[in-house]
Amino acid sequence: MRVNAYAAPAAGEPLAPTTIERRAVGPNDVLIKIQYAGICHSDIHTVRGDWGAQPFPVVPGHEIVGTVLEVGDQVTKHQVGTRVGVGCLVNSCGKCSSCVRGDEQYCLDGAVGTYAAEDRDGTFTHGGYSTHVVVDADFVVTVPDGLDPAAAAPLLCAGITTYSPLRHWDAGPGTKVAVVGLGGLGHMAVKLAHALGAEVTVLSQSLKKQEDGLKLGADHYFATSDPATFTELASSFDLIINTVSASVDVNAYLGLLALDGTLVNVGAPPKPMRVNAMSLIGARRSFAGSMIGGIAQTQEMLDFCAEHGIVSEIEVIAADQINEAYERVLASDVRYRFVIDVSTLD
Ligand SMILES: NC(=O)c1ccc[n+]([C@@H]2O[C@H](COP(=O)([O-])OP(=O)(O)OC[C@H]3O[C@@H](n4cnc5c(N)ncnc54)[C@H](O)[C@@H]3O)[C@@H](O)[C@H]2O)c1
Ligand SMILES: [Zn+2]
Repeated sequence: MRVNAYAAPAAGEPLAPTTIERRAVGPNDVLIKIQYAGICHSDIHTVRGDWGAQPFPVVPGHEIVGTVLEVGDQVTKHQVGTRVGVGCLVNSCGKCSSCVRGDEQYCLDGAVGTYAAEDRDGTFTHGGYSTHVVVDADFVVTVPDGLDPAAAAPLLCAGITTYSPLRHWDAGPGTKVAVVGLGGLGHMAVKLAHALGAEVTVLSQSLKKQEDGLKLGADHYFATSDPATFTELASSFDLIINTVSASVDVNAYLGLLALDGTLVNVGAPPKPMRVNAMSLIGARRSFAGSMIGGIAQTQEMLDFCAEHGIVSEIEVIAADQINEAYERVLASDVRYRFVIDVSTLD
């Protein structure tokens, strides 16, 4: 099936309209008519070549919401007409210790990304900046009816990427959580940590988005451009989620952790960051990373969001505004996620 899409033809080149082939619906597949696709900073890192060579042309998009058009004859989990989502993963081996425990994103045989990845049948995957996608039913989640479909799209990456570490490191009543960077991931981290009951502090470059941050659920808001922030908040957090897309001074943030605290990097900057052992050993601190979340946890997160009325703050754009949106994300000019109205690709 040939469908319309927006693709980056080569590293650093603007995205342009094209058509791509989608596979025939197999016995365990779901054909989805895509309605909305969020723009994640990872899309930009990928097409700009920040993370190395890619199998161009690349059709990005791993925050996908749509409706089921067709299901394979072995599919029982999804029905035609229901609203579904696809995040960053479309396949994994299903057998390794990570897959068996529901951490498909850490598949030891290599989880298959939603785009720019070689699938287990040898073809390359294409993401959500396109009108349709065919995905194995096991990697398709249900988007609860109560969630606005456009504003729910970013939950499929920004939502789960922040929910997963908040749960893993037990954010909740009595814990102090700081979120570094108030972009797509950051604003979801604030909403989710607040809903989980934690005391939430935003650490942003300036105070420009302070009013927003407090409305999103933060209890406190500090500017990291002010050196006093780092003395005032020294040794105070149980958990810090760093969502910044560029390298930061990790040691400065480690100094803000309390005894046994953990700094989790979800931001994926292209350049290495230096960690001073002294930043860790003085208070038994940990520096960790976390990548999206498994399929079951993604469904749990969507259900949690429906229960708590949580969606992303979005600006809906037409497909021909994607390149402009990328520039605005790079300039930190987005509140707080661009979402493509995929019907503009029909
Ligand atoms: N770990 C994962 O599974 C995972 C999943 C999705 C995204 N990511 C990564 O997370 C990062 C953030 O993604 P996003 O979509 O939220 O991006 P975004 O652009 O929406 O947000 C990034 C935030 O970082 C801030 N920022 C940028 N440069 C900065 C600097 N030098 N100092 C301080 N703050 C700075 C921006 O102002 C913005 O608020 C990206 O690197 C992305 O690739 C990781
Ligand atoms: Zn993403």
